[in-house]
Amino acid sequence: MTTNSKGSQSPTHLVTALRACSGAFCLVFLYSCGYNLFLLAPSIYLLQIYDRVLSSRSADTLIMLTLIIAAAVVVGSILDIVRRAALTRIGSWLDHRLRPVVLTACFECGARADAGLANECYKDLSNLRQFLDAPASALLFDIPWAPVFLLLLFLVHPVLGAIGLMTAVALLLMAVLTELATRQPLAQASAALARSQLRFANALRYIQVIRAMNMLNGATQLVYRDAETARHAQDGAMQRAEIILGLSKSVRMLAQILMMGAATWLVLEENGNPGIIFVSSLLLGRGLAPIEGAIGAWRAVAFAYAAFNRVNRMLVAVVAENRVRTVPMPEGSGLVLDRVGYVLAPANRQILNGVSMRLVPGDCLALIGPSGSGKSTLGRIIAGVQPATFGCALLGGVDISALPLYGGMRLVGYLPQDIELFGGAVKDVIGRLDGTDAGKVVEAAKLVGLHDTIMRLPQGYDTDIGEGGSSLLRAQRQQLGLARAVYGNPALVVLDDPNSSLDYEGERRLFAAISRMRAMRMMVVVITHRMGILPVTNKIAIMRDGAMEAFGDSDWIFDTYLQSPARSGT
Ligand SMILES: Nc1ncnc2c1ncn2[C@@H]1O[C@H](COP(=O)(O)OP(=O)(O)OP(=O)(O)O)[C@@H](O)[C@H]1O
Repeated sequence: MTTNSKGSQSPTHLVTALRACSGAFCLVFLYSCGYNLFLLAPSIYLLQIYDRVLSSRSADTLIMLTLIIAAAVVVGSILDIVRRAALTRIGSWLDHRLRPVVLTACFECGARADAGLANECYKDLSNLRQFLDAPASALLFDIPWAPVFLLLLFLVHPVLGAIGLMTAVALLLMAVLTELATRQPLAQASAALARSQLRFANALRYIQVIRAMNMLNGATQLVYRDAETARHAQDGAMQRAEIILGLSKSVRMLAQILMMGAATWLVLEENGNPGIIFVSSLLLGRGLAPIEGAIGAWRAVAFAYAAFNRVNRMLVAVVAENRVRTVPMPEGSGLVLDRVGYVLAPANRQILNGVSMRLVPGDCLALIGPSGSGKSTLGRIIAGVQPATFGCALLGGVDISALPLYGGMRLVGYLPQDIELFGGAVKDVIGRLDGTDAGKVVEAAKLVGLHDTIMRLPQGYDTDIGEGGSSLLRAQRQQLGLARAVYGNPALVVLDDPNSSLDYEGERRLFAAISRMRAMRMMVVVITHRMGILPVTNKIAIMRDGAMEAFGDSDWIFDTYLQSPARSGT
């Protein structure tokens, strides 16, 4: 649930979707009622045989009874099949409706530096679907019938009812004991497994480097250590669960014997219908089956419940954060940084310390300074990739980190230092994965002088670049990243080390592109170590130790600060 502007609670997509299924769940409940009613058929059959058939010795009655009960059993089986099919359909519908929403929320959650939770929540959605497909979910609908069968036992005879009730309570207590004994180790196992999977995914990402640097064994150990922790914790939990399961099976068998013995004793003492010996045994079986089933499926139920809570909490957190940051559409122009600071959370280390400046459309700022002075961190804040810890970065008067919330708006372009291309074909990469507008893709490629190069590729804009651009040279990836940054003519483009891999010709094209971008009234922020780019800029900022040492017109900064390399440290 999320709190809306009036302070009341509004349900998340997950809760809304589940509510939308309430009618379908009611139908499953009705099917389950029918199914459980028909489960009484064998008990009724036995009683009737003792009551009517044996006393009347009528073959016709026996045949009639058998046919009726057989029909009831068939109908009961059909109802069971129908309710399971209905649950599968509900699971499929929920998956279809929720996956895009949860996927987007997972990406947002991951972008807020909680990749572990994002990963887990994405898997949770599949787990919830599997839970609905599995027999465990149908069992939940049988649980209300356990007291009904036990009540029938009481109606047959209070002593038999008492035996059934005590057995049910003993089994439930054992289920609680199982939960208490396994909760902690299973939570440990789950956390360790998630860590291991995350490390494995990261290792795969950098596998070429890991192998080339002979770190394969170390990486294997790192991933394996967590998997081992998970295995130990899981083994411990399973051992405890198996001991309690063994005990509960003994209790169950003893109860069955006790029930038949007590029923026989009642027949002898009270001269009752001998059919109650079998009926009581059958009713006990029916009454305990949902409880036993629930105990067996307890882990699946608890797992599904935890998955539901995790996904719901993530949706609540993402929605809450988005609401806080929802602001009016940008109207003004220009970039304003007002005492922007960034503190690295774990060590409370100040990376940026109160950076202020202002750019107007058509400005190109070179952000220079020694390595580690905070240029890339500032670039990420300006690009809205990460929010500032304090102070504000505004584009057109709007918090830049809130800009992605405007669906479809492409106000900012960003070329990160690591480039990080994503997508298959060249047109998808440049078009930011929604490159349905081929004209805009070509326009972006032309703007950065890449169009002719792309046209020489085997399939032009349809050429597949491999996962993350693996089939390209770094310089080519950098140029594609540049084209992606300018796609849709954004108001602000942040380029982090855009010429680090470029040759003379590549740099020349980059400088020409920046000049064109300025002519189109875009604001360009270039983070660079190479001074050759300074002539195409009109502003320079020098960063040192997380602070802005100097900011001003390029000519002035150049004359005042950059004539002496010792002073700038660049
Ligand atoms: N996520 C992070 N984890 C740890 N340290 C970080 C992180 N982000 C930034 N830093 C640290 O913050 C400081 C500034 O880093 P930043 O990358 O912004 O500097 P830079 O001036 O761009 O350096 P370079 O020119 O080498 O890219 C560095 O000391 C860096 O180690």
